[in-house]
Amino acid sequence: MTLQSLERARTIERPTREAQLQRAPSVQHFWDQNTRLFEAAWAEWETDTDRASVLDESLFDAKLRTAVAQAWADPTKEGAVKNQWKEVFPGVYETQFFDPEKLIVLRDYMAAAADAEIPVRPPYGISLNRGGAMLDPRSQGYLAAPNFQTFYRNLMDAYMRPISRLLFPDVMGYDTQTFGFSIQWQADADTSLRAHTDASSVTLNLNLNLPGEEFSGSGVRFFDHATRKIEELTFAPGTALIHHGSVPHESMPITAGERSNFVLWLYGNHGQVPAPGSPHPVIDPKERWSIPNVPSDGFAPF
Ligand SMILES: O=C(O)CCC(=O)C(=O)O
Ligand SMILES: [Fe+2]
Repeated sequence: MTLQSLERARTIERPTREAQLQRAPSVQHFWDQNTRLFEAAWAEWETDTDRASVLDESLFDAKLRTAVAQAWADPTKEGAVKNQWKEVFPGVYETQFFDPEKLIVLRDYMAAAADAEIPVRPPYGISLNRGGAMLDPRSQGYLAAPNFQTFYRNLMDAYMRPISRLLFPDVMGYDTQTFGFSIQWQADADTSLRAHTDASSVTLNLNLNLPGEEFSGSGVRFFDHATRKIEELTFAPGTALIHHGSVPHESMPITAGERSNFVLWLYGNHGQVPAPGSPHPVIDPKERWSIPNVPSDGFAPF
């Protein structure tokens, strides 16, 4: 009798962290060989654990959700979505994105997924992060649970892309491809990330901390080329920051507690991003509130 996928995925021999960090060919091979097995395992895990429909739009802040739904129904109403974002640093906008009281549902789901013992690939590209996972299907070892994928796709297509186009009109056309990962900063594990830019057109950084789940340090410091201004921004539970990938930023050391975030990217086919300072095209709201009919190009920046 053949073992079920979940059982096989759980018992398969995994590459070491060292081999993963070195991007050893054997590691590429491991993920490539087992993509179908792990996808089947995630599907099995979700049915077994009755997690088929816990993640839905009720996780989003009610005001944002209502405004987004109205903009989809009538794109000329998109101003209400824009008004919910505040520019907190040149080119960096903030809003309450998730309902802090509902976040427990997503955190429980992510914790259960981490306990599923199905191999997932951590984001070792820029953040070398132990607690994190790749979220987009283009990434090897991604979190392939079907319910999570439906939630993620909706977050990217219904929320992130039109919001990005609204706040940063120059990204239009450089936003067909999605990418994402989760990160966890912990005082005694991965604590910080040196200054960098993201290879994205736009980055949406969503905080998943629960009310009362406090941490010290761990602000994100932003650098503005034009004014030479530097400022450290901090996350409250369920808040989001959105910015061009080209805005330099740095994760400051966490000194106590934990911080969990989703980091989501949009970019164009084959990683194209808008040229800095490129003119802002005038876009019909109807165009903004649409989903490009472009397949994934499979390219993953890391
Ligand atoms: O610490 C953060 O939330 C930012 C992380 C970040 O910039 C990245 O992963 O590219
Ligand atoms: Fe970044």
